[in-house]
Amino acid sequence: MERVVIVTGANSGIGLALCERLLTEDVQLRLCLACRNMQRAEAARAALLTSHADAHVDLLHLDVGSMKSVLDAAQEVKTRYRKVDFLYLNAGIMPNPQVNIGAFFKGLLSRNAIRMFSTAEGLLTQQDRLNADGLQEVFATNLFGHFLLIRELEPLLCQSSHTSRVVWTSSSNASHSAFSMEDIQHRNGTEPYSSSKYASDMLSVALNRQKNSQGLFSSVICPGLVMTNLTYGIVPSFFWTLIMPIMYLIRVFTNTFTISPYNGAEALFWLFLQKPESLDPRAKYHSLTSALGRNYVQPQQMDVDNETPEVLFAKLLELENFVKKNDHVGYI
Ligand SMILES: NC(=O)C1=CN([C@@H]2O[C@H](COP(=O)(O)OP(=O)(O)OC[C@H]3O[C@@H](n4cnc5c(N)ncnc54)[C@H](OP(=O)(O)O)[C@@H]3O)[C@@H](O)[C@H]2O)C=CC1
Ligand SMILES: CC(C)=CCC[C@@H](C)[C@H]1CC[C@H]2C3=C(CC[C@]12C)[C@@]1(C)CCC(=O)[C@@H](C)[C@@H]1CC3
Repeated sequence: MERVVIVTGANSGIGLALCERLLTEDVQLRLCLACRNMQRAEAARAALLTSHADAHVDLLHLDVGSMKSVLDAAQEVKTRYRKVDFLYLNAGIMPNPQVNIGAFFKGLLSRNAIRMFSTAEGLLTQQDRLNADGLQEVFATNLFGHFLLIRELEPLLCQSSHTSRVVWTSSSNASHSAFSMEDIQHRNGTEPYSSSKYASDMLSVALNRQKNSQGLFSSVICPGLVMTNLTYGIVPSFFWTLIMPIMYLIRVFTNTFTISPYNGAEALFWLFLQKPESLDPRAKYHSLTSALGRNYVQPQQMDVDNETPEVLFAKLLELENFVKKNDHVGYI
């Protein structure tokens, strides 16, 4: 039976590179590109079909930042497919990023320089805003929309007859200190991206605890630093081009500069090939590229305790109920 794979944010960057790699591995897949912009989705589909003419590539309209769109898309998935084998939760945003140049140069001269380059800890802030549902946009897009999607697709993901997988594209920028259980949407801080990625790490742990027995397995990856629309939003592309030789030099000290979307998708692709029972539910799987350009995957324990993931899960369920009850715009 053909495997059904859904990828959110599949029209560019790491998501699109993953799709290319999945089709190279198994052209029999039923691959569904879940995107908010159908013109970009069509272009991605056309590009994939150029190299894999016989592939089954479906398109699904999904804006993970809009709760109505998530509910509609989930309904559509349920009418199209009888099961979902892989759900890649890859769509993500980092709006209005600001680099703290002072902290960058200070970090450069410190013993933590390498860590700074792989996590950007203390370097980046963003300006978030409310979406049409009244939720913080970064939280809604990077985390909550994906949570709601999983919840709506549970009948297809949690089947005793077979195992299903969800895979989160998180980040090494996920940080415990940026997240507060009293402010899960990060309304009051300046690091909504770090906060949302840390929340996805915790949610994955909670999902494994609650759903493994029902055949659903969740994993988390970090693609490393990859040149995509997201990073071109942090500093312009000409700047990246200018410092590219330095980037390759930094790769000698940290293998987290994967740079190309193909390399960045390594851990996502690697997980596709693994048996879920062999994976560590508390590990983040990192895409890494050596100075000589060799790609590999390494697990790292996540900075997540035993109790907090369950608390977050309960809060997300509460918010889900609230959103569904108040399906008017701007009520939350
Ligand atoms: N690049 C990097 O260095 C790193 C990236 N990541 C993560 O990787 C993931 C992919 O990002 P990347 O490939 O780098 O960047 P891109 O901007 O190229 O890809 C992001 C994708 O998400 C889609 N997307 C954004 N918002 C929504 C939405 N509301 N609904 C549906 N789709 C949406 C974008 O669609 P559209 O084209 O319409 O904007 C795009 O297809 C993100 O989760 C990001 O946080 C993590 C660590 C490092
Ligand atoms: C101002 C100069 C000379 C250089 C600035 C370099 C930073 C822009 C750069 C250093 C580490 C990078 C980094 C990310 C963004 C760009 C940097 C801050 C990420 C935060 C991108 C998104 C992610 O999710 C992380 C894994 C990246 C970590 C490293």
